[in-house]
Amino acid sequence: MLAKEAVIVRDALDPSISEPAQRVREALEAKGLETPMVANGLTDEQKRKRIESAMRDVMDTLGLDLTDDSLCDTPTRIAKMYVNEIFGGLDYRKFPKITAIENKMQIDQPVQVSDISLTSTCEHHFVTIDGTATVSYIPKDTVIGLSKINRLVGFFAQRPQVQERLTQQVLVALQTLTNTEDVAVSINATHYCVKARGIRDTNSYTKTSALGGRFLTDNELKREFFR
Ligand SMILES: Nc1nc2c(ncn2[C@@H]2O[C@H](COP(=O)(O)OP(=O)(O)OP(=O)(O)O)[C@@H](O)[C@H]2O)c(=O)[nH]1
Ligand SMILES: [Zn+2]
Repeated sequence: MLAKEAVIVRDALDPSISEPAQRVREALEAKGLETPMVANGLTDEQKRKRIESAMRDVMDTLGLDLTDDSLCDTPTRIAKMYVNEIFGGLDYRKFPKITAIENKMQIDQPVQVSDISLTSTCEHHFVTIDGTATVSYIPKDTVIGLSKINRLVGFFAQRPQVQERLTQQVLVALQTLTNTEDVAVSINATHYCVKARGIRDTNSYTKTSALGGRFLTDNELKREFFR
């Protein structure tokens, strides 16, 4: 078996990946925070075809009638949903367009976006993670468009995830894009692999956070963020 490094095909020179997306990917790789991925060279259309066929197998194996008019299109729907929607964040060509402006206003206080809706997918069971994210940063030389923070959370949420990695990925992405370490991210989420199966706990939820720069060292800032 080949070493993992040997089978990773880098598409570093792919011109369809924007420069900010490229920088974020490199930062995540450098920190060992990138989602484990192997570039297989498949187009989206080829991915949908393969997933559709695999889902047909799954449903057939479960004994479902694929000629039923309610079930017959499910493999196609799942293939579209995986590639175009809930796992679209595996493809850096879909990285959000980031609008940043020079910090002429000299803002030096935290800019916080609270309660960003977040749905993701647990990478252990492929079921839903449902929660909210709060993101704060202290601008240095650039100010980023507010909605771009929601979009960044959305991009990384649209991957098979563990909550801890998702939290860190948003932190590093925002640090890279705003050129400052002073970023804080927290996520509260319900995992349907805990709620709807397994232990079937319908009450518990999971809190994670990732702090950088002054959010780590300044207790007042930290307190303010978690309030
Ligand atoms: N740390 C972490 N664990 C997660 C996350 N999402 C799911 N898990 C856990 O992943 C673990 C997988 O454990 P396994 O024992 O391999 O799987 P399982 O037999 O289905 O486990 P149970 O859920 O306990 O039935 C479970 O404890 C899940 O709760 C996450 O975002 N972060
Ligand atoms: Zn799970």
